Amino acid sequence: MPNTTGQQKSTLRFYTETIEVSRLSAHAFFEAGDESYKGKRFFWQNKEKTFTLVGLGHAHILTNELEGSRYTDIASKWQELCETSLKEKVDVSPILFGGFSFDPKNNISSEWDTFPSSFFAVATFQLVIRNEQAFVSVHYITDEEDSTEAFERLRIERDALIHTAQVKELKVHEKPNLIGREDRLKDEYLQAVENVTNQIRSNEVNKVVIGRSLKLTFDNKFSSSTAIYNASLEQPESYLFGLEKDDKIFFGATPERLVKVEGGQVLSAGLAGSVRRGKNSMEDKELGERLLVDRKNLGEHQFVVEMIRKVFNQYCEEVKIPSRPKLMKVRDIQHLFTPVEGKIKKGASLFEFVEALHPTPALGGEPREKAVDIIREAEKMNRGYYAAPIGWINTDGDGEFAVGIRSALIENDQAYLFAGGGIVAESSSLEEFEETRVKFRPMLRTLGGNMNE
Ligand SMILES: C=C(O[C@@H]1C=C(C(=O)O)C=C[C@H]1O)C(=O)O
Ligand SMILES: [Mg+2]
Repeated sequence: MPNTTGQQKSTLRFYTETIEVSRLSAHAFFEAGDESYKGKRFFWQNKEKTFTLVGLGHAHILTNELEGSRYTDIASKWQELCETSLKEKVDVSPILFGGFSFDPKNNISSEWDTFPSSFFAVATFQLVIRNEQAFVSVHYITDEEDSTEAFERLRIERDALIHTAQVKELKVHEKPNLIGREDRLKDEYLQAVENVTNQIRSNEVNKVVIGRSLKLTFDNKFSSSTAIYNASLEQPESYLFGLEKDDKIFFGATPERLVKVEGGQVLSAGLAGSVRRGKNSMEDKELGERLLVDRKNLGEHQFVVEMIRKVFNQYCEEVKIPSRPKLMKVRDIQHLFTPVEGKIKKGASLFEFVEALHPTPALGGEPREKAVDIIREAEKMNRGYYAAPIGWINTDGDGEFAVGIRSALIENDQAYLFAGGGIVAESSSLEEFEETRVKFRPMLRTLGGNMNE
């Protein structure tokens, strides 16, 4: 009988080998996994396009269905995996990639049912592209005594995947053919915004972010590669992410950083307050300048900055936060943006920041607990991984998480899109509805939707 109680010492061994490869496209490598690794892949590219990560296959999965303790659970399992089983010194760090759901207490049955509270994976084949240099690592995590043969098979497979990715001209991916579109729970959304506005006016809560969802139907199923590739063309100035789970992929092009940790430096950002882009550069500039002094939007923004400030004051030294937001302009929308920077205090870790920051009032509200309770009741849907942390960590504890907005969940010939906005005392339900329409655009365009609707 295996011993299931008590602390069992891990007998896992973590084998890894990295080679440098010339000319390797991240999209082509992801696509090379279409045949054998569908449902077990991930994709990440930072906003600056200086770091790209692709994972094919699962060498190891870390997952849980926990609520409050879900972050420390993943953090300690990852640390244990790194410390007790990673024997060799490596030049490219193995990376753990994944995400958390927005609200583990939401148990409304939905398209997200197969996504756990926390889901992370170490890829069997990991591609890292940094400063134009591409590295492919093989990871094999096992309790077998002798892994020589298995590892050799993986090397052969690695070479085949690289070859497929290199010889295949990166094909142009036609956008899928959209045949149906449904605004889900639209009346509930409008009602929720009005109710919440009243709750804010009577001082029950300061800010609550209310979201809604669109369901799209296509004439055929289409690949994750097509979705990610088209998002990269449509939304070049954002993070690009994709996380497959069985027959689904959650993907998106988000402008919002939750937190980045690199060699003791911590970065986050307040991003809240929005207006559409102008039809010409003059109108665009005017809209932006008005946004910078708009009371309602500055209010939405300030709750976010103050919350991040508190977290940084607790976990960081030398916290730097500009006194006024600037504009962040992405293709369809402009936002108020305040970068936040600090030096990590000894002992604080990336997952602690994720736990302390998620959700900021940009996606949850203020005060946080109360706002998340209201969202759970008022939205009548399950956000799943929308508006939640998605990202990676390496064996040194460096990594980055973005906020999974401007995103969609694809399942066969259907896609579920999500968007929301921060409700404050001055909000109006029709204007908020309009704001979510603009926020749907990146994914709608990526998926072949008609932008004039
Ligand atoms: C909630 C979303 O976006 C968030 C809400 C914003 C707002 O209300 O102004 C702006 C940026 C994001 O932090 C979304 O895109 O779905
Ligand atoms: Mg807003």
